Amino acid sequence: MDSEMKKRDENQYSPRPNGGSQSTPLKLPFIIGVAGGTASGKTTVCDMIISQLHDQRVVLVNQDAFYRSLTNEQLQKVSEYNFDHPDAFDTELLLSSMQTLRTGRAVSIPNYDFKIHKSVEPARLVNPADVIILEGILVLHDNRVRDTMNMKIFVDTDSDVRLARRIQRDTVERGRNVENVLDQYAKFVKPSFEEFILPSKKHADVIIPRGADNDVAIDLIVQHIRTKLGQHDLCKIYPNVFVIHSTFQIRGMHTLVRDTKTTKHDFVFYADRLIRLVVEHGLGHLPFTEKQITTPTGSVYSGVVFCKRLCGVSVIRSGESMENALRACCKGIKIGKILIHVDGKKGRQLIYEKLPSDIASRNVLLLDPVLASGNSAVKAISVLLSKGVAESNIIFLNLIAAPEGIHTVCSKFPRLKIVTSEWNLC
Ligand SMILES: Nc1ncnc2c1ncn2[C@@H]1O[C@H](COP(=O)(O)OP(=O)(O)O)[C@@H](O)[C@H]1O
Ligand SMILES: Nc1ccn([C@@H]2O[C@H](COP(=O)(O)O)[C@@H](O)[C@H]2O)c(=O)n1
Ligand SMILES: [Mg+2]
Repeated sequence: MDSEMKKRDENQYSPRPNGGSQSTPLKLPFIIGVAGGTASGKTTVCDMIISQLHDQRVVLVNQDAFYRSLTNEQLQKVSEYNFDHPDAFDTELLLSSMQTLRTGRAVSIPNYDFKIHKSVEPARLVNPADVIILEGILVLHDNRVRDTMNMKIFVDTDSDVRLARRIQRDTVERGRNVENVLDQYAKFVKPSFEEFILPSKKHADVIIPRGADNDVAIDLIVQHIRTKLGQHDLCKIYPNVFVIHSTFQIRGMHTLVRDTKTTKHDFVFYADRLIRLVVEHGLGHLPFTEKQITTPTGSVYSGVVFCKRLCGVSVIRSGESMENALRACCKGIKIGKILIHVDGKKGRQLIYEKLPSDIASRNVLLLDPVLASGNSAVKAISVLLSKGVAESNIIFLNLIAAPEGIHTVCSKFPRLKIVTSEWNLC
């Protein structure tokens, strides 16, 4: 294998089915480079990609953060400094920071202030993520930086539009006046664009004409990233696994629930909110019968009737935390209990069960907030089956499911449904 091929091979993105920890990442993040002239819309395009990938861990790294701070001497003659030349950036620091993130570790990156042309405290802590977007005018210029990327994008916006936006932005946000902006543009920005930035366009895999106005290109990019991430692999392998649609609210709640610093009160509050969502989602998978009714205005509404042969079963004790949400959604629902003990030698042992006597004829919502190895779940499901419940009548509701647990349960009980709010335990 020649060295160029080897380099590319090492950079191949490899999806990791089993999650991973900070110190031992099992999959490399998907790294996207977004280049383009000043004010072409790079940051705006990145924000759009990030917001469409709201259910993924995505971080944005700006090349601007790696601008070298000006010395006092340089500051005296700032109008003679070329911020659009590759030497204006500390590319070594950028490369080492990207390498740290690539290996699944958090990194502190400088916080650059465009008004004073220096890095300021505090630095920004960037956490590892599944997708890392590196954005900046020259991110496609240096081959070492390019080689870290799995996807290279160039935002191609008309130069008059860019100049107009730059005047607007720099006067409002970066403390400049129109005269400064025009001088700098003519002296450095335009010539460096032609010498360094425009030639880097040939390295791009995707060119986005009109930047953020190009919704179609952004949708296609997001789809490609999702495909590469194999985001719903488990849902594809096991069609009976349903992960509720993630939103920033849901990720925010998971962040609070997982944070060691969260107070007990907040933990209970946010866990309850998540449980309620999972329960509501799970109820949507119950069978229903169609029904037409007449509304007060006399029109006919074609609706459905809830399934009545229903019960909950909680796996003691953690499953009991889901009972209130189930009771709040299903008036008067019967809830049975199963207690399983983990015995080192004998494995999972059934210690106690109290189930409705007619459970065999009911649809069962099995409650346990965490699906980890799947062994307790397998035992609980086996108890239900031994009572005559049909496998396809069981919906297993949980908040967090480890891929390992999903594999264990779904391979043994392929007709059962799992509804969860996240399938990841790290
Ligand atoms: N499609 C667009 N339509 C209107 N204004 C835009 C558009 N894209 C970006 N802008 C504005 O132009 C300025 C520069 O955009 P930005 O995304 O910061 O560009 P870059 O990161 O490439 O310098 C910002 O003020 C932004 O709000
Ligand atoms: N102190 C600085 C540093 C950089 N610039 C200009 O910023 C541009 C890059 O940022 P974009 O968001 O526009 O990509 C670049 O063209 C530099 O001229 C500056 O003016 N002052
Ligand atoms: Mg920008």
